[in-house]
Amino acid sequence: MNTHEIYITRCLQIAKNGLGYTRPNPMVGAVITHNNIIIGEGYTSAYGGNHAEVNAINSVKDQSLLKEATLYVTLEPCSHYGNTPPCSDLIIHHNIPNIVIGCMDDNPKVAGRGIKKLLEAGRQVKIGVLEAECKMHHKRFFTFHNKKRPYIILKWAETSDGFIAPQQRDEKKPVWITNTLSRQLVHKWRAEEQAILVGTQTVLQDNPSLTVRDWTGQHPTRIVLDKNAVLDQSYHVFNTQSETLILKETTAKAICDALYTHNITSVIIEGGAKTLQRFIDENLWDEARVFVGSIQFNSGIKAPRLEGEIDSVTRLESDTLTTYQPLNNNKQTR
Ligand SMILES: NC(=O)C1=CN([C@@H]2O[C@H](COP(=O)(O)OP(=O)(O)OC[C@H]3O[C@@H](n4cnc5c(N)ncnc54)[C@H](OP(=O)(O)O)[C@@H]3O)[C@@H](O)[C@H]2O)C=CC1
Ligand SMILES: Nc1c(N[C@@H]2O[C@H](COP(=O)(O)O)[C@@H](O)[C@H]2O)[nH]c(=O)[nH]c1=O
Ligand SMILES: [Zn+2]
Repeated sequence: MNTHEIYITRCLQIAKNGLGYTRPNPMVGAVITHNNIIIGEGYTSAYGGNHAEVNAINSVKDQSLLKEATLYVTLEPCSHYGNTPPCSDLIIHHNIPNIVIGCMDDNPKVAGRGIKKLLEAGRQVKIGVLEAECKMHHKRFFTFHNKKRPYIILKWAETSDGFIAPQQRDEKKPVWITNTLSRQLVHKWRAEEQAILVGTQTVLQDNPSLTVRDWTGQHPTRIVLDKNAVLDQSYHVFNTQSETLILKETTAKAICDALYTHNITSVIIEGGAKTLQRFIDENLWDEARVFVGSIQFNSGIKAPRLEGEIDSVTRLESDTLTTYQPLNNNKQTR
């Protein structure tokens, strides 16, 4: 790793502190160095707060060093007035001479304009250090702007014989397949995404809360599909713990369009089988996280069928978690 890569890596590391808090804004990380020593660091504050560059600049004790400093940042500094003034103006104002950028911002409000401003002010700008890593880090943001839909994570739990629910149940609550460790991990994931979506039957049969309880963080916006308006307000998804959006759209594409209109940059889809299968069949997903528990149902609702490239396999005590990404070559499938 060269010097630039080391500091961009540090930017990526601290940027992750913003995960789940900055949405729908990207979680940016920034580091300021002087003579190869870090003199300031910052990451994007919770939505409506400071951008990473502002926090990094504010954290520098001896501000006179800024005129000889290098600012590292995962994403191109903004050039527009949003909740805060443009960061590119702030960098210029503080006379920071060198700027190293991980990747460019595809947001049409920025798209190269931040860099242009810096260059016009005579600053040295280097673009594309650990570009692939920075693009991956900002995957929700880039998917939203480039594909005009949220970043989509599919998640379900199936029995070792391939069912997501038993044929019959006595009560309106989930029949648990996975262990408490896996269930806690799911709550962490919920806190990381802007929205969580389930189908009508899942609300009717499970009466889920879809909140973050076994982890700290913000509840995602709950999205429930209810084409025929069969759900009444007594279901847990309509309690006051978090906001809930009801959609009547039926295709995955139409759902994505609606979520885009609502400025939702990422969604975790937690079932049921029909809903998940619709997103799989329309090729509208970015990651799938599938738990296989140790129990068997022998009959019931079959798990979705998915063809994907295996990303990782993790054991969580008695459960196995396999993550997939859409196929782009003919590697392993399930
Ligand atoms: N183990 C696990 O991880 C999970 C298990 N479950 C279990 O799954 C079961 C429910 O799954 P399933 O029966 O497949 O139902 P879903 O929860 O996927 O809901 C499907 C129903 O919603 C309606 N709907 C409206 N819009 C859509 C849409 N865009 N896509 C899909 N359906 C839509 C469908 O109507 P129409 O067909 O008329 O369009 C259908 O009646 C429950 O028993 C629950 O316990 C649920 C979540 C996770
Ligand atoms: N049964 C099952 C899952 N079910 C999912 O979790 C939802 C319940 O959410 P909540 O009410 O907030 O706890 C339920 O409706 C369904 O979407 N998830 C899993 O990780 N493992 C499991 O075994
Ligand atoms: Zn900014």
